[in-house]
Amino acid sequence: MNKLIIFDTTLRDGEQAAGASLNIQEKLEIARALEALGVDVIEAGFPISSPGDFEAVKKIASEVKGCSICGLARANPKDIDRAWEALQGAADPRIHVFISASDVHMVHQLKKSRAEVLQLARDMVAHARTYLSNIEFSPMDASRSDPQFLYELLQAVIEAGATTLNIPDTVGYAMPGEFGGLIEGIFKNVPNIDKAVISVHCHDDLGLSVANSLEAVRRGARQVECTMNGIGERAGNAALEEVIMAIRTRPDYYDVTTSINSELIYPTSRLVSQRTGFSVQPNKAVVGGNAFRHQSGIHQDGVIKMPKTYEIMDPRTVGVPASSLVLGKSSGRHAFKERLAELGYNLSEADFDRAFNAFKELADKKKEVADRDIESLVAEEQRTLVEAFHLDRLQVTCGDCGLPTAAVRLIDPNGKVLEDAALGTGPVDAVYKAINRLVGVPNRLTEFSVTSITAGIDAIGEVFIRIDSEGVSYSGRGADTDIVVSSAKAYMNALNRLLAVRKNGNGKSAMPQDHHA
Ligand SMILES: CC(=O)SCCNC(=O)CCNC(=O)[C@H](O)C(C)(C)COP(=O)(O)OP(=O)(O)OC[C@H]1O[C@@H](n2cnc3c(N)ncnc32)[C@H](O)[C@@H]1OP(=O)(O)O
Ligand SMILES: CC(C)C(=O)C(=O)O
Repeated sequence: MNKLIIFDTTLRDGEQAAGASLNIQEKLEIARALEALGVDVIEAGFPISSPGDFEAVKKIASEVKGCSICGLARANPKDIDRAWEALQGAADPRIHVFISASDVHMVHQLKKSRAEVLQLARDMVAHARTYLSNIEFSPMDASRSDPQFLYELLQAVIEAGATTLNIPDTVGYAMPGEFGGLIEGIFKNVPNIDKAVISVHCHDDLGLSVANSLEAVRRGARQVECTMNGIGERAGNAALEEVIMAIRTRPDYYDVTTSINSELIYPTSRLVSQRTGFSVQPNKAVVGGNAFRHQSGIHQDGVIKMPKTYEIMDPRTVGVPASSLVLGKSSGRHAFKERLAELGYNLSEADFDRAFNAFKELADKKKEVADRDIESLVAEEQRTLVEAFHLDRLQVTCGDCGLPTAAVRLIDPNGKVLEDAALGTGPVDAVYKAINRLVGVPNRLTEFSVTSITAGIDAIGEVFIRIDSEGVSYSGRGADTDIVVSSAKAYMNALNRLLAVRKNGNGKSAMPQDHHA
């Protein structure tokens, strides 16, 4: 069987999803999880795009050694030099050079002729080749490019030293048969194609990214670029979990193997969801909350008699926990640790103690603590670890016969206690105003939503917010059984992110950006 290389771009294209910005620590954490998952290549970022991206690629390159680490670069020497600088220390560095190949991009965006693009691509791959031999080249918007020009371009960059040729369906325009045909055409018409691996990078604008990627694999592609949960620019990229499980579930159809440890798919999906703040829709294939839940009687009857009647995958193969332990206020440390492990967490002693205390507090309020509750409380504990200002106490008065009032107590970065109170149009407004009086960072609330983590009146309410300050957007999350407290925590989380970004100069160039919880 043939090896299919899994190139994960969660940290580059995935992070391009509007609102999905990650800080360096979060990127490193995700990179480690991807390494454990068994991906072959991690595209860790686009080093020239910002100091934060540069530092993240550098950190991942020096700490994650179990797979190749890749940095993206436009076809210009500055980008390539910067990528190479960031990749110092990587066990197996890769530079990914891209330039558009479609007429619409060349004429309107690059304002270059085909001949100029061809020359630039050749020269820039040759430039990268002076540093390293693991070079990927992407003719951006390949699926809308003239195939004859594409063949010529690919032949030229192979001659210049490219070892992986990545064919992007940049705007998610291709149909599966058509995209497969393009891959087949490349194999037939690029004379030196045997010197490179053909890769694909598909977007999901028409919901076809996974279908297109899989069709390309059938036609000979041996690298797929994908992201966890399918996150990415616009409608996203091909979802890693779907590509992997399609290949695993249908070996009769796909004659390839991968190095992915599928049992880590679910925990990795949860991690990416928590860190990006993008929840996974319940009906999402493979990792959605309903992906293995059978609701109707006839299906339940079938599954009880023989799971295969309605289950094409065993949930355990993707790491979906199937525990018989019911956690509640009488559960002890062992049961909690066991469930954390089933959910894919490996916490330090100190983190475990914090999580256990939070669990016990929650169990006092809630009869049964569900897996989603645990994920939410662990995320909440981890969020507070990196904060500058900490929410210590909160008291609110509200209703329809008085003025909504909030009193808050914060602990500042030097451990000093700060207290103040404010009136508002409602309890959340009053809380935010009281916090503003203490933190003093002007901003505008642009998004606010509350989601119940589980069913029931005692459920944890998770608040997601977005604030805007000086043209930059920061998101925050907070979870508690009291939604006013969740709202305060979410606001503190967003403010702490804003302060951290300003302190570390971790923002992205001068572009309007999102920074996520
Ligand atoms: C399909 C993809 O996902 S591609 C990756 C997309 N990712 C990103 O854009 C990351 C975030 N981007 C950024 O931070 C910024 O856009 C930067 C730092 C990369 C560049 O910023 P700026 O230098 O201000 O340029 P800006 O983004 O406005 O315009 C892009 C420029 O790059 C050029 N360009 C775009 N792609 C390429 C390429 N592959 N090779 C060479 N030049 C390119 C454009 O023609 C334009 O050049 P111009 O200024 O001469 O018109
Ligand atoms: C850089 C390239 C591969 C890309 O992200 C795209 O074309 O979508």
